[in-house]
Amino acid sequence: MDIPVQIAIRLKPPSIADSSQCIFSNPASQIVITESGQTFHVNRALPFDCTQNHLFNSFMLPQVNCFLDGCDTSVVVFGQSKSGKTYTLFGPGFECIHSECDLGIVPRFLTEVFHRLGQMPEREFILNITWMQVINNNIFDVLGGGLVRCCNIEEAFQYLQLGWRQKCLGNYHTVFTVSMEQKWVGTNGVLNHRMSTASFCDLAAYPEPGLFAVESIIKELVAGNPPKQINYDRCILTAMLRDSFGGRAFTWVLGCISSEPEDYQDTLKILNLCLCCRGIKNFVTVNLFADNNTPVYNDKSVPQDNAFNLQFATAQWIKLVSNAEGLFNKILQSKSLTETDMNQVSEWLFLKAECDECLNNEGTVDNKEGNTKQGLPRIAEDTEPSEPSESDVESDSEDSDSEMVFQDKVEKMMDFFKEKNDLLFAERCEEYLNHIDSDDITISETSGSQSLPVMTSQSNSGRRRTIQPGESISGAQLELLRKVAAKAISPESQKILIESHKKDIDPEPKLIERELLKMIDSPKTNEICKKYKMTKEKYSQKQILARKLSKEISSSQSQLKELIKLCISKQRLIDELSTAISNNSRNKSYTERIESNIIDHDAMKEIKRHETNIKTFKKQIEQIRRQIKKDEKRKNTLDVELLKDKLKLDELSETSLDIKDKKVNSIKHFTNRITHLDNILKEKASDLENLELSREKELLLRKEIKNLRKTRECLHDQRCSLGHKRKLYKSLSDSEERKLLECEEAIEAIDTAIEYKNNLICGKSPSASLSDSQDNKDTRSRGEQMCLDGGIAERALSLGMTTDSETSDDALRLVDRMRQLARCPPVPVIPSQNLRQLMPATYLPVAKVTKERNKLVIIQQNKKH
Ligand SMILES: Nc1ncnc2c1ncn2[C@@H]1O[C@H](COP(=O)(O)OP(=O)(O)OP(=O)(O)O)[C@@H](O)[C@H]1O
Repeated sequence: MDIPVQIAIRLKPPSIADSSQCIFSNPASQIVITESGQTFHVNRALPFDCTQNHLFNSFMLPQVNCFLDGCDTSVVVFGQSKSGKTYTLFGPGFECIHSECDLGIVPRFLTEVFHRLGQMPEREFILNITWMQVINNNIFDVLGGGLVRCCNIEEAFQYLQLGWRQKCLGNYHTVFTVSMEQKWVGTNGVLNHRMSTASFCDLAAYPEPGLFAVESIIKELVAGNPPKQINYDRCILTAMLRDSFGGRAFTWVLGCISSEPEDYQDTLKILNLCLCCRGIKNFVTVNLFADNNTPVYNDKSVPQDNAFNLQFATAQWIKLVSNAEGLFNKILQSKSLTETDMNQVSEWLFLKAECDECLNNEGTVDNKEGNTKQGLPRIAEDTEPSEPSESDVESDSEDSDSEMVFQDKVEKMMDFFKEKNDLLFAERCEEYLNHIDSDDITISETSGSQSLPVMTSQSNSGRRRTIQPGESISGAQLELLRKVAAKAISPESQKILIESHKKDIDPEPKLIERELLKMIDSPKTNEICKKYKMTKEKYSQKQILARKLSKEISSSQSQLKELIKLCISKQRLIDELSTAISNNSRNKSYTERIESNIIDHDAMKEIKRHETNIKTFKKQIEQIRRQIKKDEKRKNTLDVELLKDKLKLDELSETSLDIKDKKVNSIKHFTNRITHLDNILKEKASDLENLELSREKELLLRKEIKNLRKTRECLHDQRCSLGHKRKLYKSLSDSEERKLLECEEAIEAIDTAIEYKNNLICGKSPSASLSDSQDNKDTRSRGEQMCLDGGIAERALSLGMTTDSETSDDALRLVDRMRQLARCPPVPVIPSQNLRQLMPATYLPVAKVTKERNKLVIIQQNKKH
């Protein structure tokens, strides 16, 4: 199961009671606050008055549970010099003068483990401890015996006291390890066989090179590099911490910091490093032996209590003997022994071969009978592929039926193992998660899809055959995703979503548009770009500086080498000269001595000169060394900064890429919209052109209507005067009668023409008003024609209608008379000026056409015509 590295921060009590503090911790909200207001959220924020007991109880008890269940655990302590790292892990010391209350994490852990094992008498265990120090990338075994076995807490404390006395003092890394193998028969009658390791690492303060290596591994892991791709073997320390960072241990990183203002910068550095570890996830799993979960039979020949010890002893013995065999073979090949010794060794080897033969035969018999093999089953290594042994191959060919039965059994066992393991993990995780911050990981109760490890034959990382995570997302991860998703949608977007759900419409386009516009408008984008540019510039400058520094360091180192060589040669010269002088004084007679004294005097002078030279060289060496140290320190800090900058750059480029993508999408969207609008604009422009043309036509029509009206008025006047005359004298002359008829005909035709033109102006179909009949068309054209040429009697007659309210007799009479008149055509009666008015206007009047709502308003500006 993936469990993130947990972080605890402990403040060291100030050296002077009332001294000012620059860092504070709030255990209630698990926050560490700096004087500048910077806050660091951690899993445990421990105050400076936190006791050793409180510290242990606050986060180490679940570690003990994990360890007893067969999981690897780890505590890694970071901190500047004298910040209380050793005090936290071990306490002030193990002499009688120290109180038990001051005991640190390691002795408390051992006490708790032995106490718990005492409460579980069914468990057989072998517990070993190691105590190593890493000094200049070399391992120093503090206890001197490698793995040291402890059967009880008293023995463990004796070793703690011994180690405390023997450990080297200085800025070194210390790794204390407790490894335990357990075996017990569960209530269900199956064997539980587990192995777990707890490591406690007291890291040296800066600028220890190993610490930089650890830091770079942490950063690589946080950057997302899989543990497989990380080179843990870059130094001893990183190899030792393989399981703690990116491995299989349940890790707590403990930052010991000082709250004093002079340590502020170092403290910030440690805090940031610890916080960085929060991004690492370790794959914590129960380490099982191959025989775990095998049913235990009652009819065992060997008593249960002794069986385990015997198995272990046999396995160790076989190892020892085969080691000795290798050695003896080497000795025989070197032929450095006497003949009798050689014979003895040969005899030993012969006996060993005989024993092997016997043991192998026994094994074959055992296999055939289906008994469990004697000896401790080994834990399969990841790197070793599980190839079938020769005996397996033989038995394969012997009986395929039994193989089937065996495979069935194996499958059943695997299922059983998986089930048990999942159950155990679920229990432990719940227990753990209840104990640690409920805010960190929450497992959804309803999801029920917790991703529990499943067994596979391939392994990712770790020492033993490993258990891999399932492919599904765990409940906790789902919960987190849900939280993130809920946070990612802005309240406005949520509103849109709700509204669209109500209206049952697709909210996506609206949402996208809103989010895009917001994003493009937001100054965040520009800010990111600026930040990116600045960081990149800084990054390249720092790179140049780092290169320069490494060049300087290498040149200083070569200078140093030369100086050291010079010093050595000078020293040799001095030694030679001194031996020559002493030889002189010993071997020569008095007179010779006096003579040679003068020479010796010169030699002495020479020696003195060389000695002063050496002194200056040494001074120079010291200076160069100091310079190199300084440069190295600067380079290291630069390297760290570079790494940070690189991470920052990656982060920024990721966000800017994201924004760029979104911008490109939005630009596409807008270009589409622009082309659409462009098309609409073109359509409108052509419409406008048409409109202008029709306006010109309209103006012409209006002019014509005006002229027609004037003509009509004239005709109307003439008709009125003629009508009046007829009423007065009861009759009219023929020419007058014809004129009257013509007037009426012309008026009617003009009316039709005006209506027609009006309809044209209003955009109605002219046929609408004229009923679109051929007759009406003729009437219109005739009316127009008559207006132009003064009217033709026959055409006027063909209209067959009058507008006055005269009797039909009058009409008949009129028709007769018109027939007569038609034979002799009349003289035009419409004044020529009026005729001209009927013609289209030769100039265009200026008029303003505006549109108000759905009406066209025409205002004539130039009234001249
Ligand atoms: N929380 C604490 N309460 C009481 N004393 C403390 C506390 N923390 C540290 N000290 C004391 O401060 C001194 C320095 O502590 P310690 O040696 O543990 O620091 P360190 O970080 O391990 O130093 P170095 O890096 O040099 O090994 C010790 O005398 C220790 O007893």
